[in-house]
Amino acid sequence: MGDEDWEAEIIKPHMSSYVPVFEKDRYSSGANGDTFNRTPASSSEMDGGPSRRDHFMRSGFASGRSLGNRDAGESNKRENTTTVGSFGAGKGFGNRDFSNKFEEGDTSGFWRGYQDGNDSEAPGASRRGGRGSFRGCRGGFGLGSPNSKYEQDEGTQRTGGLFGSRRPALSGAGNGDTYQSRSCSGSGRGGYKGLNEEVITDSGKNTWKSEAEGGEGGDVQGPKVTYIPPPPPEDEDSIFAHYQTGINFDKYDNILVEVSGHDAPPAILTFEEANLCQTLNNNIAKAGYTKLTPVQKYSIPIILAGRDLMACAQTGSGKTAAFLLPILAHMMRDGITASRFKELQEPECIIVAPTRELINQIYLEARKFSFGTCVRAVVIYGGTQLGHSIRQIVQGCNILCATPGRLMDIISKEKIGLRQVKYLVLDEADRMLDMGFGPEMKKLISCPGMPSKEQRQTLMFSATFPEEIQKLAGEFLKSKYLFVAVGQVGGACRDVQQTILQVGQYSKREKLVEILRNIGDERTMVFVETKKKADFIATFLCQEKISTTSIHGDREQREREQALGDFRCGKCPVLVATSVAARGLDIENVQHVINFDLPSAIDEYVHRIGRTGRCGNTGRAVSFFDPESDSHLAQPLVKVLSDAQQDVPAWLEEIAFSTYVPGFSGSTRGSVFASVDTRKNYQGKSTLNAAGFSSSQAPNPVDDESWD
Ligand SMILES: Nc1ncnc2c1ncn2[C@@H]1O[C@H](COP(=O)(O)OP(=O)(O)OP(=O)(O)O)[C@@H](O)[C@H]1O
Repeated sequence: MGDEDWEAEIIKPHMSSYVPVFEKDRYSSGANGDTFNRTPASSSEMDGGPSRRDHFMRSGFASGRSLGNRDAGESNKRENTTTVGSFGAGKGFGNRDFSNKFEEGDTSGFWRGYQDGNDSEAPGASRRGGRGSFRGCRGGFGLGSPNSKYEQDEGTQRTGGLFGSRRPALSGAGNGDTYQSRSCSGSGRGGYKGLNEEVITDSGKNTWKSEAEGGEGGDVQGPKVTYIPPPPPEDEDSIFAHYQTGINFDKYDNILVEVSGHDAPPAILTFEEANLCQTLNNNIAKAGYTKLTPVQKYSIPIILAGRDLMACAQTGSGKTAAFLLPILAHMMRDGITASRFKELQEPECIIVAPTRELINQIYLEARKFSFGTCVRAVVIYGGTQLGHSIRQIVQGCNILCATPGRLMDIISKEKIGLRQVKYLVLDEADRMLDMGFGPEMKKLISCPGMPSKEQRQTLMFSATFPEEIQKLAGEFLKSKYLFVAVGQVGGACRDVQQTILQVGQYSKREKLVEILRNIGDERTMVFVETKKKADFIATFLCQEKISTTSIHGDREQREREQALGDFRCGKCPVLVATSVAARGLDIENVQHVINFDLPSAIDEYVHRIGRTGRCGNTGRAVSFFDPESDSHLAQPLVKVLSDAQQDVPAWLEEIAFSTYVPGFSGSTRGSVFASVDTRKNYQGKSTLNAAGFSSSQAPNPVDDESWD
């Protein structure tokens, strides 16, 4: 069967009418008490005792046997739920038929075709490349016209044209509830769309008129982007809703922290020491924060002291509050002009992040911590109606949370002035500075009105900071910036139990289904490499009666948000995602991450598995390693696993050894995991544990740099 036939199959709206019966007990038993954060001293476990991997095997996770209960599972308990927002309601596939066709597809080379991924969302060079098929014209949603003067903006806000367009006419009413994101072929999309959606460059030239956001140029044709995201919650309970810290939260204190740069202020140990205003303290308490995480202990005083900062700390360890709280404290202290309607708003703080969902999450955090103050946070991102963004801004804007493309659109429309910017925050900073977003960030800092780096405070946060990105960051930061490294820069969160399984390309789906059935309805993110494959696997899982939704860059923003909402609330316990969901997303109760495809770069792996095991909670990550395609990752994977004190399979070590690259020190795209600040010329450097005490066990950078 050729590709087109497969497309024809996939575009049919698929109904997941049944919820599968899961085998919860086989996987979840005994998991919670397990402490993943073990030191090498517990080598008895590694040497002779039951290894974590053994535990996985015993629990059925990694077993080679077939699905014993599969039939029973399918015939039992069928609940009539649909995966709204993903696969929608309507007609179903003829199940067996469909399944068989997928099998044929495998052998006919279709499956392999997915690997080539001209729709890849993988980072690095592989993100680039032409995009041709599967772009059709969009049906349009007809939400009605915006009722303000900004309607005019929408008249020229289009998707398509230069970049092609995203949706097939057969979307009809386009209610976002049908799973049709890869439908009829249409105009090709020539430009590069960055991994995380927001930036389009056309033949290497950057442009703000991204497809995702709707270019405003009169020459750009295509349907309007009319999506208006739902307003954020207003009630206090929802604003302050949070999940509990986990059993390993207190163990954060044992992580070594290294601060480098001149005259670093001392860490604080408690929120009280930060001396924040009463309203902020109230909000912190309402958010359920009683104790600082290490990155907060160090970053808050540094930011309060007005210093520039590059901070690197493990996934899920509270970096967002680490920058929001001191910025808000400064704003409260300095007094800001209360928000009021103005055509040109001049925010004091701009926060940028690589994905729409992440920036929205940061906005909700900013809104939470600024509750009851006169600070107004606004969020703008692509895939939504431009007029809506403008309407949000003109009502007042002190903190602007934005994705890069939409930010530049708004600046070019002179709705945002930069003269008052005192704080510029790059979350997921390594991503914001890499070749996808770096040029846009450079343009941002050279925009008219943007205070020079000497006049603003620039803050960068991430869990990974490759060396070459640290060097680029120098352009944005004052030369005397401080660098905080909590634990190993680029290291994986130790609360995530990592398992690597050797699975060939053609066995992956079977293995996935086996694992998901064992997992039961615990929340699981399944990462795949391409958007096409995300659709394919999500459809396949629904067809297997596993309630699944998906998120990737070819889905409408409305659909993306719906998918995330369905996953968050547990309606769809499985979310198939591309790397667009790899960074930053903080979703309660994600217990598992499955790398159906490994990413091409190890830092992406670290971010992906960091969607679980957050804030002291434990989580599990299983990765399918296909020696055919993933051998280049063996070496960095072995390093990440051993740094996080995880079991390293012997076969992986063998592959790493056989693909040994002299001089390798941690990454796959020429970058290296810096163990510390890569500046050569700073003087002050202290290594402390997160409780703020000097440690004689400073990690030796040489160890990391001489991994070979
Ligand atoms: N001091 C604290 N006490 C309790 N919970 C906290 C604290 N700090 C942060 N959290 C919570 O921990 C979770 C993870 O925080 P956050 O999303 O900021 O992590 P992160 O370090 O930015 O992760 P990532 O690297 O994945 O972006 C959030 O739910 C946040 O509300």
